[in-house]
Amino acid sequence: MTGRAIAAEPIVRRGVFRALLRNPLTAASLVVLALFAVIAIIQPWILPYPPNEVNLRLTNAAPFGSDYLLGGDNYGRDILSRLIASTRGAFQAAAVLSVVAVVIGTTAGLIAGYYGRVFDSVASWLFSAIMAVPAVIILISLYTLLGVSTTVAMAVFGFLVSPSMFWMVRTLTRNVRNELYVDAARVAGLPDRRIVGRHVLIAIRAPVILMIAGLAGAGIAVQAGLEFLGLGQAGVPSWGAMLTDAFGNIYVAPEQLIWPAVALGLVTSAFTLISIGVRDTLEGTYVKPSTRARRREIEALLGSAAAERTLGGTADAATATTATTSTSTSQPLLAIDGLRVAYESGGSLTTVVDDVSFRVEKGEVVGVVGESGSGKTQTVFATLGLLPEEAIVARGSIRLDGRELLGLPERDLLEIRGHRMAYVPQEPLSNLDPSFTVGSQLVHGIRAQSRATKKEARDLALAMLDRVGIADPLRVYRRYPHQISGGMAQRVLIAGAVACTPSLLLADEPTTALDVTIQAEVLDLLRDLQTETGMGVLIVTHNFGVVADLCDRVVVMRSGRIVEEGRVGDVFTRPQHEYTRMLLGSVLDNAAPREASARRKAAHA
Ligand SMILES: Nc1ncnc2c1ncn2[C@@H]1O[C@H](COP(=O)(O)OP(=O)(O)OP(=O)(O)O)[C@@H](O)[C@H]1O
Repeated sequence: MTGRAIAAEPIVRRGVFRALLRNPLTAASLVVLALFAVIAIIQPWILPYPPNEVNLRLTNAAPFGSDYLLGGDNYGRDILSRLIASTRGAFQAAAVLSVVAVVIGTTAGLIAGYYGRVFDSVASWLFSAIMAVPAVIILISLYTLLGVSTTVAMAVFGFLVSPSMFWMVRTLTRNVRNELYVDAARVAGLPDRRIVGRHVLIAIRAPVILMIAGLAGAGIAVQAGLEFLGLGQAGVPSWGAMLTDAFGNIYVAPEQLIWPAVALGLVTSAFTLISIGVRDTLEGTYVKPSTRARRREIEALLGSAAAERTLGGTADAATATTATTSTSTSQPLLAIDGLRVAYESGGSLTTVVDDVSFRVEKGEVVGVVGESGSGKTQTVFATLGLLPEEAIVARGSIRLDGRELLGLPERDLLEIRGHRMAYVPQEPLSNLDPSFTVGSQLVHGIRAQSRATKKEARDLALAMLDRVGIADPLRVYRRYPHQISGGMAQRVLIAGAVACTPSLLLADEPTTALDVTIQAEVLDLLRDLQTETGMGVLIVTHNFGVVADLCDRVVVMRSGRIVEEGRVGDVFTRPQHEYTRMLLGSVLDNAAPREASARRKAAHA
């Protein structure tokens, strides 16, 4: 089965509702909410007794032992009937509050965030003023002084809490407004109405939904709280008023507290869980299931060996299943055998790395080339043990100096990463933390990998900055990432990667984000460092020029599989696969493949 054969459907297209049903918690919450919503609608027809009807004979009657199924309250009214009759009021409160807050807050937030200018200033000022108003005190005054209905009170409360929605939507919209695809939509001539509806609103919908559900739950809780304080409408049953009655009766019939509390707890937590589920589904967030559930899932998809490997089972198991695929007699630095990485979505699998096997010998530079999405980065991340949690390492083995890496606990991987193998990423500036100086990040990395004191780590960091060709190491050491150029940032990352003399360096398109002249300098630097230290290098690139310049051997990947592998000279002069020929045909310059140096040959020996 290949990635092409198993086309996984995106979760959003399958529908949010189906995704919610797959998660037991959100499915249960949906059932609870649906049940209460149905009860709210049909309650006039299913009430066993009128909710305010008094039967003194059944005052404080015990549950399940009289005409009243859940017992009678201290006035002799049927608790079940009052519980059912309160449902409509609770849902009304939730709906009114969230609709008012969403309509006011979202509309104003979208306009202020998208257009800015005067509307933004005025709206920000107004919503700040509304925020300063003590909402609960206003509500209490409305009830006591004006005797308004719960619906009006909730509408006022919705208005008073709308600033929280306004600020969130405004901030999110301002961020999205600056995205390149929004600029592109403007350039394409789309009217603002369409841009806001199609691009902005879609991008910010997940947190908005989360807040709506939060508001709905808050509406129910606030209404119950006010009723609990005795501020509700007399004669209209509510869960809050039931709690007040039960509280006054706590020494006589404490069980009367249970029913309204359970109803309130169930509905408010169902709103919260569903909103989290919707957010996760819309954003494609991976919700980590328990290890046992994940094991069952993977076993169902692939069988038990993959579950062992993915969830950190014994490394021996992984080695045993794949040892037979190893053909090399000497111990290579890195040996990847039959690696298969897949992602599950909705019960189907997408294989992104399929049966990948290759070696990196000590002191050797191996390039992995291929089009975008061919699985290069996934192979590197599998080696580093940095695949996302949802990834399934379905089969295979990755050994560093003979030690199996797949299935190693994170503690052991931490000792290997940075120390035995290091990584140089593609986007230098996004891989440096903007909150810390270059120096403190280097020192932190060095100290995590060695027993160096702070001073030793500082000296080593400065020496490494000097070694990677930074003219004024101390100045760069003290700078923040935004104060240095992309090329300098890549040098800093290379300095950090090689500081602890790893035996294997994994570089994922280390020059792609840099301009052409800097690319050449960074490649020179990598070549020099490799020659000096004798480390093995696995370099991912789109560019056959980089391969010609730097590598001894090349692995060509397409759609998750290796289509060709060989010494650079051979692949350049006699490419076997049509796809390799096509890639070579797209190389603009005529860079000659590098001949292996005598030193490298010595290192192999
Ligand atoms: N978390 C994920 N869930 C599902 N699929 C993923 C995930 N991460 C990566 N993929 C898929 O794995 C495939 C291989 O991705 P990979 O990043 O390895 O490609 P690549 O060859 O490095 O491409 P590029 O050169 O563009 O970085 C892609 O089709 C990608 O969509």
